[in-house]
Amino acid sequence: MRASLIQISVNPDETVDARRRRAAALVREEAASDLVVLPELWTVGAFAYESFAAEAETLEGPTRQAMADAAAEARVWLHAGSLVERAPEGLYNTSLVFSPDGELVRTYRKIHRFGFDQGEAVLMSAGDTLAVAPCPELPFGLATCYDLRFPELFRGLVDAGARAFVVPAGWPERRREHWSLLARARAVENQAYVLACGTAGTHAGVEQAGHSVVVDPWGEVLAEAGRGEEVLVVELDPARVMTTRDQFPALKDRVLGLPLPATPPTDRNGR
Ligand SMILES: O=C(O)CCC(=O)C(=O)O
Repeated sequence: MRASLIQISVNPDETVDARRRRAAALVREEAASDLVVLPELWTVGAFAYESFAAEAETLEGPTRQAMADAAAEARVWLHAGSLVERAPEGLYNTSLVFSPDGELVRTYRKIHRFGFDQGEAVLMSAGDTLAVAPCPELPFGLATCYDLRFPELFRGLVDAGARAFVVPAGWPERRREHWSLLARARAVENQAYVLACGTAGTHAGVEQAGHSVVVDPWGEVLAEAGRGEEVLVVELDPARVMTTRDQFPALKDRVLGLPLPATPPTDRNGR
């Protein structure tokens, strides 16, 4: 199974329309792959908070249409990254997955919003539902950027049948070490492929890390991008997930529902 991660540049000198056309063309060029991935909020830019409302789309909007057409034309599974979804109750950071027929088969609203008391954390609503894309060769769980810091989400995806995780992101350069480390950690602890696709460029003054990475279920980095726009192409062996889980069955040793100690619990910030 071949996967292509499109680490597209998001810079203010390109309009959203132009980038949408360019992204669709880049997806079509990856017709030799089985799975194609785009990053988080590549339309507007993950840190372009002031444009979120103006660029928000419904799930019937131009990005959905362009991505459905590109998936169908290339005959690929397409994780089209995420867009700012306009829903009646507010905005969401929503990922879209298309089948090779161009059908929208899964959506995922980012659960952990980034920014603490500002930015996405106040402008967007939080999703509350896990999603696993029904790709027959390799069912993959959906997580977005900051979600990578929350291992319990990934365990939930494993329990829901994920054998890989696709993580679109707009990760900043200044925390690049965390990105690479967390991608490997999520792969090792869950014995699953991690396909983590970031953006290149600088928008809203935030330099992007790039460094999209594909990690196998043993934690080995199969391919890693640099900082610029790039397409990472990698061969995956879906059988490797189950052989890893059978040969080193650590997931079976999970102990769930441990009782809390009698000492006073810490608060949610670990204090
Ligand atoms: O967790 C981080 O350091 C970056 C997260 C982020 O940029 C995002 O979720 O948009």
